[in-house]
Amino acid sequence: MSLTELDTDLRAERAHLDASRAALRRMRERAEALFATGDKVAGDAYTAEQLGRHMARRVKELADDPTTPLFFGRLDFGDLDPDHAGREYHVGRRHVTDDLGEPLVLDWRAPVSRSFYRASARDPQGVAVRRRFGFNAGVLTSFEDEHLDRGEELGTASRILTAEIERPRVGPMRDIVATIQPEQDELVRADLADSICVQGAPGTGKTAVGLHRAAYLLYLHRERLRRSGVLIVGPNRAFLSYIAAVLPALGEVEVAQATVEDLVERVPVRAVDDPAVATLKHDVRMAELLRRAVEAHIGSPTEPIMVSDGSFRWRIGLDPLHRVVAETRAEGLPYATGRERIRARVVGLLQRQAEARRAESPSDAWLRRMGKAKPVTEFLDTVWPALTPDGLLHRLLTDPDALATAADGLLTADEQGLLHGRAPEADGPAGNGSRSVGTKLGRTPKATRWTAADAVLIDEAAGLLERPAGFGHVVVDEAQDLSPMQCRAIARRSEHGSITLLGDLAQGTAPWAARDWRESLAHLGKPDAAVVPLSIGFRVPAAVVAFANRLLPALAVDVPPAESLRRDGTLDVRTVEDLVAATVTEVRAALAHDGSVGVIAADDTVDRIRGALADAGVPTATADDVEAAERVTVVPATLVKGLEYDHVVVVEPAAIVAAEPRGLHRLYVVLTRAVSRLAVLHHAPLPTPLG
Ligand SMILES: Nc1ncnc2c1ncn2[C@@H]1O[C@H](COP(=O)(O)OP(=O)(O)OP(=O)(O)O)[C@@H](O)[C@H]1O
Repeated sequence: MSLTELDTDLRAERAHLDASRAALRRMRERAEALFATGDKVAGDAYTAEQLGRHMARRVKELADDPTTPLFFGRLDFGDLDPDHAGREYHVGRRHVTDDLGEPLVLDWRAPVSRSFYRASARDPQGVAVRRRFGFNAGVLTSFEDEHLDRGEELGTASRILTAEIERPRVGPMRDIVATIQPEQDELVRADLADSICVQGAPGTGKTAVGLHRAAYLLYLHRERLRRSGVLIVGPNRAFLSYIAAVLPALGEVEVAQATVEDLVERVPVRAVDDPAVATLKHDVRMAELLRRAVEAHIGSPTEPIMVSDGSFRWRIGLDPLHRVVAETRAEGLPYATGRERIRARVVGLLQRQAEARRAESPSDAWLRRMGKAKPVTEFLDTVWPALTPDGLLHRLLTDPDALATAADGLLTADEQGLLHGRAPEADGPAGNGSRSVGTKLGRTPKATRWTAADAVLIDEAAGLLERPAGFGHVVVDEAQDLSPMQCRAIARRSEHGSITLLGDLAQGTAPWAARDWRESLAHLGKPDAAVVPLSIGFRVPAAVVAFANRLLPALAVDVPPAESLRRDGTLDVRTVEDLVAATVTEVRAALAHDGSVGVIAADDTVDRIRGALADAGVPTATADDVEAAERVTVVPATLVKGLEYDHVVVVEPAAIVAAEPRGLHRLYVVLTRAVSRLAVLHHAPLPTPLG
């Protein structure tokens, strides 16, 4: 293409962008006008509210961000394509149509857009030319053509892709719609019915894939998923705020985001377990323990029920009562539903007697009265007493006999002791029955100070009593850190839906971290989900990957190593005398470059580093404040999972490793946060695999 042709083409594309922006503005104005008149046209208050909500969402969905391109690619179909012969389509973040309804921009999720991501010289899918656009601050600056019909294909050598990957990062995570890679696209466009597990090394785009899959599924199954909901589960608040802007930028404003702790928050968490106790409470055997504990409450009828009803007296004998309990038990319903089923069956038996005697059907009020009659509730309280989730756990933790019965053959005596706050004998002075850490048991569940692991158990108990409402699709990020009991909490919320599980076994830092995805998937209730690897790294430069990979053999996990797309970037590992002073100097030097700076240190040194930077006149932000004006963030090592910074300064790796049992895994996470430059400052010797 000659320079003038290029220029003409660029001008035409800019004109198309202007026309598309103007059309989007008109679409939004129409939606706003409808929103304003919605309550006048709607027949009743309910319809008005529904319509209002729909329109408000539509207006939000049509928002135009002038700094992000409305389209990023174009597909020119060849003359022989049966469906799109000779047509060209611009591919962008959402559909934009002109006043006649003709498409100006196609949503990236539309079926034809798929070829933008998947067509290749070998399989052009009818596409003659694929064009990618380069943008700078919302202005279209360049384009790049691949004549697939002539066998031309750039793949990862694309200049525009490289620029996008190497772009300095600032603020929250951005979408990757313009540059989704074929192996990622396959996962993004997987069917709603398919649960998948993605194992990928740091920076291979797992989070990006999960979020784009959510957006894709919402596009394809809008009504269904709007009713059931889509949930994103992430490891902590800092992570959730980091990813929070991605889906709204793709026009999806109604996706719930939560940590697992949020999901199971039925009781306030006000105490901390000893790691050994927490590990036991997260063990899958606790599910069976709780199931048995619930079942132990089901009793046998011991006497007939006699109910006085005006001049009548009804009697239900022991035999039918036994049958009622046995039948209900056999149905395997959640416990609370079972209790109501028993009540309904008993009332049914009373009703039959009443009908036989009076030759007419009793009223609903009569049925309700019988359901609440004292002899009926007393019977229920004997054979199927009402339970609360926290009450159930409280009893197990306060009553050694109840625990021993439920734990028979399941937990050892030492383990039962641990749950009661007694360390095993061999542990010396702590084994005197005193409880220095852990659940602070009060006389009642309300007066008890529960731990995070207790909250998971209480949620499990709640799930035995009543089924929670589930989501249509759940995306779980950093899933390697989920305990079996946490997996079950998610399983209860996705029983009738599908899941996307994202993680990296090498980054597992929790004591119960997964070692095999099959096990996690079984706990999640999706044992047959495919485990798919992602292997191309988009974040971490090759030199940094090579350094971090030295840790892999020591991490005892079987994962495919990543191959970095990034040949740029630097690694600087230095012994320093004064860690804090060296950190300040390093941060100052980093600020000479574009992009974000992340200082990562063992949790207990973070305050000191923040203070030193403040004294040196360098303002810093905290990890959960992604919109902060400060370019420097000081992050405790335990909070940095899933985040990334252009320039990362890692302070004293040995201290990060020493801080926790899976410290080497933590260090692997820490070393893989850098987008462009990694500086490792150490005073103590580097941990063995790195030294
Ligand atoms: N196809 C792509 N095009 C451009 N950038 C991409 C692409 N895929 C991923 N990235 C970028 O690479 C970085 C890493 O992606 P992401 O955070 O999703 O990786 P991850 O596998 O979840 O990493 P971690 O295991 O460290 O959490 C992000 O900045 C993301 O935007």
